[in-house]
Amino acid sequence: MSFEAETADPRRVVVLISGSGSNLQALLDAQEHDELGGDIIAVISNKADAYGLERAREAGVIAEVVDPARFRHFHDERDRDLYDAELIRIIDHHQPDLVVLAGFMRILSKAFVLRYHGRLLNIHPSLLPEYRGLHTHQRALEEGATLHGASVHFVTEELDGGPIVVQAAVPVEADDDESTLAERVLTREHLIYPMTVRWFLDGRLQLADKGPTLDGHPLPASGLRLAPEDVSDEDL
Ligand SMILES: Nc1nc2c(c(=O)[nH]1)N[C@@H](CN(C=O)c1ccc(C(=O)N[C@@H](CCC(=O)O)C(=O)O)cc1)CN2
Ligand SMILES: NCC(=O)N[C@@H]1O[C@H](COP(=O)([O-])[O-])[C@@H](O)[C@H]1O
Repeated sequence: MSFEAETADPRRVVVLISGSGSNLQALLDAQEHDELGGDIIAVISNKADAYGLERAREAGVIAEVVDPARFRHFHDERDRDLYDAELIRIIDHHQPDLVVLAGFMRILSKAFVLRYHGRLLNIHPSLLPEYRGLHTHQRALEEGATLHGASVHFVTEELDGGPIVVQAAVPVEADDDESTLAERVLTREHLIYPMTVRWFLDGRLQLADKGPTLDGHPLPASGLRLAPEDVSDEDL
């Protein structure tokens, strides 16, 4: 590693959460083992009771809440824009190189996604473009899906429609319920998200005009696909 690389300031990450924060924990654990490629500077939640805030505090990371109730007037889109403007103000205070959505359950405004274009990632619990939106495991079970999984993508205004970077597939077992399927998907999320964040912070992953590139090579439209056999439960 060059002198500059060794002395360069670590890349800065802000993570947005709404709930448990298990993906945040996977990122914190990667950082702890010097495997993230940067530092999580702050964790911001729209929910004051998000357990992920406790995970952040335990790790000595700034934990902040931006409560939507402060911006609830009478016009949904205006409220959303006002909320996102405050979110931007707080995020920018931390001067992030990357903003990571980790179980963040709010649809972001056009202004927000444009401001962080190309440095805003999300992990979604389905093999996009299947099952965009909410309740993905329930929908997969109801439709008799035999393959399910998770996707990491750059975030754009189109909900869960941004360019896909990597996907991890898991089999749907005959006796699965929403909980068992969610757990199987989550274990893969905890592997692919730190890996993808590291690629970005190392400068290997970029969002070019024509889509994501890894080491300068364009990725397939559905991203890099990790099949079930690529990551078995025994590996976890
Ligand atoms: N503009 C974008 N915003 C967000 C994206 C995106 O791709 N573009 N990804 C989502 C993450 N997400 C699924 O991965 C998701 C989050 C929230 C919702 C949603 O319907 N939220 C409702 C509120 C739901 C609730 O409070 O329980 C809403 O915001 O009205 C769908 C998908 C993050 N944002
Ligand atoms: N639309 C966003 C979404 O559904 N995200 C999903 O929330 C779950 C809990 O995440 P967490 O344990 O990291 O809080 C995860 O499965 C994540 O993919």
